[in-house]
Formats: sequence, structure tokens, C-alpha cells
Amino acid sequence: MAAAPSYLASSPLSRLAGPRRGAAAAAARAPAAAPQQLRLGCYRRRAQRVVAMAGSGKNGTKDSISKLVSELNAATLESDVDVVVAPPFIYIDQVKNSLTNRIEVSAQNVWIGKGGAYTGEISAEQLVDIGCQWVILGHSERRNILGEDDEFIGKKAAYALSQNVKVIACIGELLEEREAGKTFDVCFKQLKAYADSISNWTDVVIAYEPVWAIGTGKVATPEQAQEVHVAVRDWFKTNVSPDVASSIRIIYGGSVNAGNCAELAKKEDIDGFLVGGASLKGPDFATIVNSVTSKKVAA
Ligand SMILES: O=C(CO)COP(=O)(O)O
Repeated sequence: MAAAPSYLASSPLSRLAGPRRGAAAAAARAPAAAPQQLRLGCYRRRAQRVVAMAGSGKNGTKDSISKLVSELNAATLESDVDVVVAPPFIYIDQVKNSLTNRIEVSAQNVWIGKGGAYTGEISAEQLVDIGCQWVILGHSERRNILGEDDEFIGKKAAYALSQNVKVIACIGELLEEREAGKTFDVCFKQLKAYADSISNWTDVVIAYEPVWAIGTGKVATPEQAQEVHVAVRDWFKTNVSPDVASSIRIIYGGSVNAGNCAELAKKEDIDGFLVGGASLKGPDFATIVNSVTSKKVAA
């Protein structure tokens, strides 16, 4: 098993797992006491022509999570949409014990290898033990605030998959990278690092999240998102296999809300969403989930 990279092991941040909105701004602020936020997820089961979704929410507390779980339990969710919620580690048990089985549960991070003496870390084995089926990896906040690099993230993904934990693998460019015309280069480099470690893509969902759109209210246009999703699919065709290219789910994240989800969901290669702020309200999250149903996409 790979050891923790020195930059992570020696950093006080290695004990934090606290993503905040707006990676660049948060990086400048030193995320000393950043609490984890509740995240939800969704994606389309592409092979079956169905849709699933992912979303997230604001800082969780026992009370706010209890309210959100009640709203989700009461929501009518299209049956062809797989729905995943990703609470902070410390609330996973509460969510597992109160949320309908209709919705699966994800962690926001996991240790890179087999569990051991890595104080503050949570292993894939522990996620399995607690019934957590998914993990989000490579989120821009973990890359840009916590300093996780492509290789480290790819290895985490491979180990989680080896333990039957499904992976939402995030990619996405910074604003300056987009402005410099490097969007595809950045995304392809991040994809290659996943591909260097992953051999079976069945349980992987790719989440394209342009960093400039996360928590900013500045959503990518459907055309901007679709352009990258198509490029990602082409990348898989060339570098992995045509089968994986056509079956892998590619979801979009970054300021998705109940008002803009329908237009995004119409795009052929947008298979669902990774939602942050808008998933704080159960009814809004349900609207986003139901926007990616194959019935509406087909309409
Ligand atoms: O980072 C995100 C989901 O993980 C996206 O957050 P927002 O939907 O708040 O932009």
C-alpha cells in the first residue's frame, strides 16, 4: 500500500476533512476549522437509458440532517434515477439509520489503502462496515485546498473500488486554466491519472466540475458542459475502450439548482448532477433528481 505523501502526512490539514464552497477563496483563507458539508449525488444509469443524480448541501448538524433526511424520505423520486447522498463522515451513521434504502450513501473522502495507523483517516473497509456504498474522490477542494495530487487520487479510487466501494471521480479546471484554453488538457491529465490505477470502470461515475462554477452561482452553460462531457467520452473511447466510453456516466457539478437543471439535463452527455448548495432543500434536490429522468430527457 502506498504511504501518505509527505506533504499530507506532515500537514495539520491531514487531520481535517473539511471542504468549503469556493476553492480559490477558501484556499486563501486557510481552512482551519472548516466543517464538512453534506453532499448529495445523482447520475444516469447510461446503459439502461436511465438517469441518476448527485447533490450536496451546506454544513450539516444533527438537526439539519434530520430535517433533510425527512424531506428526502418524503420526496417522490423517479425510479430510473440513482440517488446518492454524501454526508460528512460523522453523520453517515445517522443518515444510514434514518434514510430510505431508495437512496444510497457516499463518503466525501477515504484513505488511500488498507486501514492501519493513519490517525484521522477513514478506510474503505470502515465505509463498507458502516454500509456506505460510495465515495467522492478528487473533488476540487481536496485537490486545491488539501493538496491531493492526481496520482494520489487515482490510487485512492483504485483501492476503494477493490473494496467494492463505488467511486464518483471528480475532474475539472480552474478559471485561469479555462481562460488559458487548457480545459481539455487539465481534464485529460486528471482522467489519465485515474486510468493509470483503475482497470474496471463499472462502478465509476465521472463528475465534471469546473472549479469556477462550484459554489459561485456561475453555472456552466449547457453547451459548455456538454462540450467537456463529449470530450471526456471521446477520451475514454481513445484511451480506455469504446464500451466504457458509451456506458460510463458523466455528471455535471457547479451551481446546479432547481431552476437550471432541466436545460442542462437535456444535453445528451450530461448523465446527472453533483449538487452542492441546492441540495440543502429536499424539495429542490428532488426537482433536480427528477430533471434527469430518461422520461423527461426523451420528452
Ligand atoms: O461542489 C459541488 C458538489 O460537490 C458543487 O457545489 P455547488 O452546487 O454548491 O456549486
